[in-house]
Amino acid sequence: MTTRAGFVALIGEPNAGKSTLLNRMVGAKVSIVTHKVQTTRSRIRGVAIESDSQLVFVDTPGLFKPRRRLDRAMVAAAWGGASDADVVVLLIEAHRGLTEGVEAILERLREIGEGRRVALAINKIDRVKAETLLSLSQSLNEAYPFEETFMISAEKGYGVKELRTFLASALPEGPWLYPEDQIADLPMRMIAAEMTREKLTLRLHQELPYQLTVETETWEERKDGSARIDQIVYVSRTGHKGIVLGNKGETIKAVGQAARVEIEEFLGRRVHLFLQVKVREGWLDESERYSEMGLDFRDGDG
Ligand SMILES: Nc1nc2c(ncn2[C@@H]2O[C@H](COP(=O)(O)OP(=O)(O)OP(=O)(O)O)[C@@H](O)[C@H]2O)c(=O)[nH]1
Repeated sequence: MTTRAGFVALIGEPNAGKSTLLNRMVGAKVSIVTHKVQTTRSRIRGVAIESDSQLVFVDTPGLFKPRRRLDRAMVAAAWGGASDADVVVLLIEAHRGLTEGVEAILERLREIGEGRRVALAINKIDRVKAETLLSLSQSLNEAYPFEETFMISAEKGYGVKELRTFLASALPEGPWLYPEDQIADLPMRMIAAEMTREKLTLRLHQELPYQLTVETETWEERKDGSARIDQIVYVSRTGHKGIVLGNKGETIKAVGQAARVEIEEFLGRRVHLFLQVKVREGWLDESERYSEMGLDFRDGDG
């Protein structure tokens, strides 16, 4: 049996539908992992198995929507994801067409596209007429020599199978990058913890720059299909505990709610999230532990 495996980067303007498409493609057989295999610059967001191919999707966070202080570094890292990839898929919104933002992406693609397989996916086709699609496809293909063009609706699932099949065949031959049993729930716990940490830093970044870690302590599947997740927020000093809790626990409550919503969205089911704040000195050693496990959550944080 010939197996194939490799990295796929989904790029596109904010709102193009990258997450929706990723979730669709990653589908049932897959889990999300965040190991740092072979690619030094990008995080892994999901692994999909399609016949004998293993598709490893690399994250391109904040590609064109830089959010934090280190904007440039983040954008560079995101492009790093694209240039580490074996196959790049540019996702365009059908109803918006060839925007300035897309032009800028195409320009960058011309620099990094060489030697890589680049496909075009025109998304949200449910929002436009067939004629519009054809002329858009034509002008995009004149602007860049895409190997293939797919007309899809990530939300409704149209054309997604064809895209997946193409990706599976476009990856280089080789052994799978992840043994199947490694794509287990441990990374899920890590991701859930990272989501909480992100909400915390978004809220507190002025006061507590990166001095906290979050760990998922327990993850319990409930009979009603929901999950109970208990996490601990570790801070390095007693004084920080109060900041994380906020006045009457307001801050931690808001963070917990925001994180829960995101985790639910990610898992596609209900979640009961419980957060506790504890003081633990030497948190840096802990984040080293993450790196040891092949996780690097500090990307873009400086
Ligand atoms: N009508 C329609 N809407 C879609 C389709 N795919 C995605 N959307 C919607 O487009 C919006 C953006 O989708 P996301 O998947 O969050 O886009 P993204 O590219 O990950 O966005 P960023 O995280 O901002 O980079 C959401 O409201 C989706 O529901 C589609 O095929 N048709």
